[in-house]
Amino acid sequence: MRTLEVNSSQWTYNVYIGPDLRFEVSKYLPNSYDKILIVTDRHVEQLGYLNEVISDLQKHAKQVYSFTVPAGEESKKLDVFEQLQTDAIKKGLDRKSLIVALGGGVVGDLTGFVAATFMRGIDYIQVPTTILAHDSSVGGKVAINHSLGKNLIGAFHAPKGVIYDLSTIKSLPLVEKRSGFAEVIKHGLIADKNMLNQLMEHVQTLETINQKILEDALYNGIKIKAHIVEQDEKEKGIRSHLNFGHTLGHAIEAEAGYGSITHGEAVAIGMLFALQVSESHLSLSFSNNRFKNWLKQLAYPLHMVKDLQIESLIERMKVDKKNQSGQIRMVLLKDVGMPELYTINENRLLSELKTFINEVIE
Ligand SMILES: NC(=O)c1ccc[n+]([C@@H]2O[C@H](COP(=O)([O-])OP(=O)(O)OC[C@H]3O[C@@H](n4cnc5c(N)ncnc54)[C@H](O)[C@@H]3O)[C@@H](O)[C@H]2O)c1
Ligand SMILES: O=C(O)C(=O)C[C@@H](O)[C@H](O)[C@H](O)COP(=O)(O)O
Ligand SMILES: [Zn+2]
Repeated sequence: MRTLEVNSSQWTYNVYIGPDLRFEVSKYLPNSYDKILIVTDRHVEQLGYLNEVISDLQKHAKQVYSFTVPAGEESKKLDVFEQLQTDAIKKGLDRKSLIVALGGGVVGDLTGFVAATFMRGIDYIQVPTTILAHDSSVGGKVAINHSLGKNLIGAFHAPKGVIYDLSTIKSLPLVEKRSGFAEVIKHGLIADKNMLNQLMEHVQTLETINQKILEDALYNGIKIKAHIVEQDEKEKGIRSHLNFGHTLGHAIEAEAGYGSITHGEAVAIGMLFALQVSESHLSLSFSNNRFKNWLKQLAYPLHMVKDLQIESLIERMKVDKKNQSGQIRMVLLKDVGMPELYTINENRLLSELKTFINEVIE
């Protein structure tokens, strides 16, 4: 097992990364709790992970409850949030209770936002079960979606701990491996050229990805993320670099309809676009063509963006949280490992997007 420490303005917490940790979550709790509410989704429950965590936590707390939401992005919305708050009130949770987010980024973001707002904020821990959640479980960004845009209703609320059981990711379907791997690639692009090169050289397919390569990449990705959020927890500056690929990515998710493309697949398309804009605006020297072919080989659905309206995507990008004074700001790369937040004129963005959709994506 490997451990990383993350300093937040609220408290310092540990990220534990290793096999079979779901059987011993109670060992890693930072405090004792009388009441614990575990939130998970239907798939994770069906895989048996919920019962395994309940059995362990019952050794620790007098009352252990659970609440299961439907699987998928559709659960990151206001009415599911309200159902959870109602359930927490009815079960008598108080400021000394703990909420556990057992699942992927959807459960993590939703549960974290419930914990951030229930009685003005109570403790929660993340027990991530997806590749993607190596990113979402760290850093305290919690949120639900609005029909007008991704994660528009949320908070910064650090978890009390992250217990990442690497054995759980073995049951992920291919599409979810692909989704999570996009955030791994992102961490390489924004912070670690060597990591990116290793991945491009050794990962030719996600079906049979080498577990050791994947686990090392997840550990490195968490280290990169932790290092950034420790310096800029509330995204006043460099934390925006973690949003590389998300300006177009989030627009695609909202425009296509939440859940019709995975978060990571949309971000992969967004990263390819951001690399194109980086070439034209910051003279980035990087083989976009090789990168694009690698994404195609890994079966990222690049072509899906052709079915979306360019003007609607631009409108979506206008509600991105990075924008200032009505100007769209995108994270670009001067080089691999050298990100920069860049204001981009709407007309130039429109022309870049037309080139991207009509010429770059074949
Ligand atoms: N807060 C952050 O910093 C941050 C960072 C990145 C992404 N996100 C958010 O995370 C969300 C995406 O997270 P996700 O990709 O984990 O999606 P998800 O939580 O919907 O999980 C994907 C699917 O995999 C299933 N699943 C989960 N664990 C499984 C397992 N071990 N085996 C088999 N199936 C399993 C789920 O039931 C779901 O159907 C998006 O909403 C995105 O905006 C947040
Ligand atoms: O942690 C961050 O900061 C990120 O930007 C990580 C992203 O991968 C993640 O998708 C995040 O939820 C996006 O945040 P948002 O502020 O653009 O909604
Ligand atoms: Zn993301």
